[in-house]
Amino acid sequence: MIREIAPAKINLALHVRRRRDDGYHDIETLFAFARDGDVVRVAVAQAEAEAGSLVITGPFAAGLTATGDNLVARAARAFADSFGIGDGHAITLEKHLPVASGVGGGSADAAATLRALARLHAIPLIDPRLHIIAAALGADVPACLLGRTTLGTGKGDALVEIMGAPGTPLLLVNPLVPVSTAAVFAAWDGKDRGPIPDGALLDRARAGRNDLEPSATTLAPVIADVRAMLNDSPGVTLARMSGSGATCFALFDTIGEREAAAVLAQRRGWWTLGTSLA
Ligand SMILES: C[C@](O)(CO)[C@H](O)COP(=O)(O)OP(=O)(O)OC[C@H]1O[C@@H](n2ccc(N)nc2=O)[C@H](O)[C@@H]1O
Ligand SMILES: Nc1ncnc2c1ncn2[C@@H]1O[C@H](COP(=O)(O)OP(=O)(O)OP(=O)(O)O)[C@@H](O)[C@H]1O
Repeated sequence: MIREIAPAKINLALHVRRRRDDGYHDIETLFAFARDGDVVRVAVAQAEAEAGSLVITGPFAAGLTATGDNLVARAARAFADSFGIGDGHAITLEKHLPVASGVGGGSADAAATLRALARLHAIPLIDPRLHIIAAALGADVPACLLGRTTLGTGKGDALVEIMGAPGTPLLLVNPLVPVSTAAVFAAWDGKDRGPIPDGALLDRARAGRNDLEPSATTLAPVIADVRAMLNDSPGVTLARMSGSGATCFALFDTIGEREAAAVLAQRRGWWTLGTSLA
């Protein structure tokens, strides 16, 4: 059995540059990953009835169906087709990340499934077919497959690795309101506000923005409350919405300050994950 963490993805900055003719947007984003997330387990099925099975457990299992359109099942099918390996796997997904929340849960799960299957079949992670499968599954999946701090351009799938800030205390807060990525992009005002400046990662992040925050906040006004709470928390060095929301993240100087902010968020009934940058 192979176990892979599917770490939460955060967009330290996300600049939307242009609406394209194919319905997507050209973006510039600083991808970073948490040390925690969902967990995917893949094994060779021991019985015929187990082959191609997907079982979902964990605190957010109820928000998902273990059917063929789950991103884990789609990743496994695409892997089997591409590598000519039968779909004789039994997969479990432990769902810890809220669904449709801007931390790439489904993308992270799909990417972890590809990494697990590659390890099971001794396929090197640099095999270009894995990147091709990932890009076809979703704009965030290639970044999640790599799982490293990167600058993403194009749809977010053209990646250049950059120096991270591992160990930085990180808090994720989600007000448990799902937000549709397509709806948030569709509500973007179309104004290019310029690129992410150069520099060291956290300086770049602080000088940047999330251009999807205004449209996501219009669709889910509670995002403004989460941001205000995080902005006002002692020890915060950067607070911002991630991806298309509604999850917001904050970076802290110390773990104690992160934990104090988590308690305040939990009192308001919000989901939190206290972790650190990978
Ligand atoms: C918001 C981000 O999470 C930032 O990392 C990503 O850009 C979204 O990545 P994702 O969820 O993997 O996105 P996909 O599943 O490929 O696309 C969902 C929908 O979001 C919109 N979309 C997504 C990515 C992008 N660069 N431009 C877009 O306009 C499209 O309407 C698309 O139909
Ligand atoms: N394994 C999965 N985990 C989460 N969502 C999944 C999964 N498989 C399919 N989905 C579907 O994908 C959609 C997006 O969910 P996801 O949690 O990936 O969004 P997100 O965190 O906003 O992603 P992103 O940050 O990439 O925009 C949901 O509507 C959900 O039903």
